[in-house]
Formats: sequence, structure tokens, C-alpha cells
Amino acid sequence: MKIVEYADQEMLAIDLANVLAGELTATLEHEDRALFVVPGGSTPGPVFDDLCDADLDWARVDVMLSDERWVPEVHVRSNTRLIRERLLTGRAAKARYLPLYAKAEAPEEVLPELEANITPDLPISVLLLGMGADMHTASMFPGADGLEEALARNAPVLVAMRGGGAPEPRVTLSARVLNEAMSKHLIITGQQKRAALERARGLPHPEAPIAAVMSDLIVHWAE
Ligand SMILES: O=C1O[C@H](COP(=O)(O)O)[C@@H](O)[C@H](O)[C@H]1O
Repeated sequence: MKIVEYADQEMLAIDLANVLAGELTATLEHEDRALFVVPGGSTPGPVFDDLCDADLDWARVDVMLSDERWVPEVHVRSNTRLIRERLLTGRAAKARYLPLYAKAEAPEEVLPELEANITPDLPISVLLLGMGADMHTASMFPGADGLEEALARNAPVLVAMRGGGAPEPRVTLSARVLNEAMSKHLIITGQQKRAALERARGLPHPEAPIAAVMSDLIVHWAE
């Protein structure tokens, strides 16, 4: 794991957007398409604001979330809503979006079809993750009922999650699929998350799921 520190959150957003745009461009130089996986939550919005107008061939980019909250797209907690409003706009509106939500009471009802839709595009070309102060990443929460499956060496692509402090059911990419990404980045801000990240280094993965994806991870941090 390598940690890059920025002077402030604005510089972090600008520089990280440049790094991600550069990696997507480099991927498209030798691949037909690039799979770009991004987090939801409250932290990545400013990066998306800068990235959405990057001059690259967005029509050949597939965008997908690392995890989704099981709420309709119009819901204020929908990660898809954030992506549509802040990333899939401007030049990036040409990208193809691969949803992790479909209209159903429970994620298990549609998990096979969601998985079938994304599997042909794997592995991930460029991965950006977020992290909570409880050391969850994607929707792999300490104490969640699907965590063991999501952390398993032979995990499926997608796992349904409940509990562990998450207020609604979730769907998450497994640690196996995240770790197969060609490049892995993590965005965190503030002292609390920085301290949590340091603490996670010495903890077992079920207690600190972020530790399961730390190998070759580039962390982008600002106060
Ligand atoms: O619930 C989630 O939390 C994490 C971290 O979110 P933040 O609000 O603390 O930035 C996020 O990475 C994940 O995609 C999201 O579903």
C-alpha cells in the first residue's frame, strides 16, 4: 500500500481525476473497452466533477459501482443517483453504465442476472474505492452477514450484504474481483479515516475489510 498526501481536498480531486483519466486513456490504447469501477458515498463527488469532462474516449468506457445500496435510483441514498448526477455527465455521458440494482424486493432475486451482465467485462481496468471510518470498503462491512462469502478466495463476483451497520441491504463486488483489478486506488479524507486505515493494517480481514484489498493499493488522502 502506498499513501499519497495532498495539500487539500481540492488538489486531491484535481490530481486524482487526472490520474484516473490517464489510466483509462492508457487502457484504451491497447484494449477495445475499459471497465471503470467507482465508489458511492459522500467522498468521491468532487473527483467525479473534475473527471466527467476529461478528454478521453468515454464511448469505450464501461462504468460500474463497487457496491450499491438496495434502494431505487431516485432515492437520496442511491449510489447510482450520485454517479448519474456527478460522473455520467458532460463528456462522460457517453460512457455505458452497468447497474448493480434492478427493481426487486431483495437483491438475491436478481443477483444472477446482474452478475451475468458484468462478468463478460471483467477484469476491472481501473478501480477507485472508498472507505468508511468503520474500515468497510465497497459494501463489505465488519459484522455483515455476507462478509465471509465476499472475502473468500473463491468468492462469486457479487455478494448480497445485510447488517454490519448498513441501513439497507447492499450488493457488493467481492474482494477477489476487486483484487483482480489492473489498478487499485482508494480515496479517503480526514484524520479519522486515516487513523482507521493505519489501524486496519494489523487487523484480520473480517474486522477490517479494507485490509483485504490493501495489496498494491494507492491511497489518496487529504485532511
Ligand atoms: O456506503 C458506502 O460507504 C463507502 C464510504 O462512503 P463515504 O460516505 O464515507 O465516502 C463507499 O465507498 C461505498 O461505495 C458506499 O456504498
